[in-house]
Amino acid sequence: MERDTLVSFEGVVKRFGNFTAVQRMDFEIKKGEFLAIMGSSGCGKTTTLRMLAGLEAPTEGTIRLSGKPINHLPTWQRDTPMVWQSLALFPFLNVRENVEFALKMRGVGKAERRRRAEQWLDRMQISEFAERNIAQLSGGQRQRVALARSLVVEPEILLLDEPLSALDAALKVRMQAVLKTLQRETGITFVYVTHSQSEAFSMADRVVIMSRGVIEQIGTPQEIYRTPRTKFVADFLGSSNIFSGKVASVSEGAMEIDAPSGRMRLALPDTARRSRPVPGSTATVTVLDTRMGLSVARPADAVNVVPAKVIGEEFVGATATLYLETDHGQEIRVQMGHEALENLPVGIGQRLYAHWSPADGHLVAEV
Ligand SMILES: Nc1ncnc2c1ncn2[C@@H]1O[C@H](COP(=O)(O)OP(=O)(O)OP(=O)(O)O)[C@@H](O)[C@H]1O
Repeated sequence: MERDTLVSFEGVVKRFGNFTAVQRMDFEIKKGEFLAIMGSSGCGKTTTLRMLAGLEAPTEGTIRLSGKPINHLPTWQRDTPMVWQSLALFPFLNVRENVEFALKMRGVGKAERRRRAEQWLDRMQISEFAERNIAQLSGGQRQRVALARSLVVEPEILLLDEPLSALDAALKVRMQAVLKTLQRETGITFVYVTHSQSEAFSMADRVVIMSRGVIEQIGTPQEIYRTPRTKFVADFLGSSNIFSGKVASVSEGAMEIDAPSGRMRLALPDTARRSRPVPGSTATVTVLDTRMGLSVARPADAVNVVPAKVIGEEFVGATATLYLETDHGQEIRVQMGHEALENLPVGIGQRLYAHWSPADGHLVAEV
């Protein structure tokens, strides 16, 4: 275990009857980091968080907090408060009383409770609602109360389960900024469960991508975005073109694969030089849609070129996304700025060549 590790999952498995919700998880959470756990519905995110909170016990393995096993430590003896989407604020207490609650439970005196609660109400910009009932607050205000209530005890770690999912889009973005700033300023470790890529990638220092109870990849948002470890991750993020097929031949700098869209000659990315794909195995190369080029004439190089025709376009702000399709039905997506589009005929049905530089192809480790 490294020195800056706060939490470690060691071979953790969680079964409900015959169903395995979490399969052998091994990972560490560093002190002071903002870690997001992301994945589609039912992949085991909440179960992982609940095990950390002490609301579920692992079936196998060990969870350690600051080096000590906490598998069987009851929730109330852990320093791991949790914030949910439903918030679980007490409706019979006003805002200040909600924030003071955990301090009261810990036997903090009245004056000190009040002082610390005021500090957090002020920090979360909800002082003016201190006397209000919870029912009289907006969704965003409740969210701030829930955060103040959890943070007032200055925990070492805060667990958040889809805390923003009930808010509207604009408020979500505002609260993301609030959360990120809070985390930086307090240095408290945040573990944040979400199915939203934009939330995970905009706030987290590292992201865990889960699928069916298994960790597919852990890394910084940039690492995951640029170098997805598995085809699942590339697919899930949706920002890469994926070329996958059986390897027909491998030479010094290139390989030929038989993809559903026909035989393709792809440059071997640098990362593949050491462990080359083997003929007969399946290989997958991903290329970010922002790194794809388009041209009317076939580029001189015979590698990384895919003829396709335009089937649609989409404009969002200064960016255009072009959708193309090969004769065999493989979809290709290219994102570019408006200037790059100016000299390119992109009417529906237009035939173009999609291409990319060898440095922009990424060979995924697992298919
Ligand atoms: N108490 C339980 N009993 C039986 N099965 C459960 C229980 N809790 C969770 N599961 C199952 O375990 C799997 C993982 O659930 P979990 O809530 O961790 O998923 P999730 O990734 O958080 O999904 P969502 O985004 O929908 O909340 C699901 O298939 C769920 O039905």
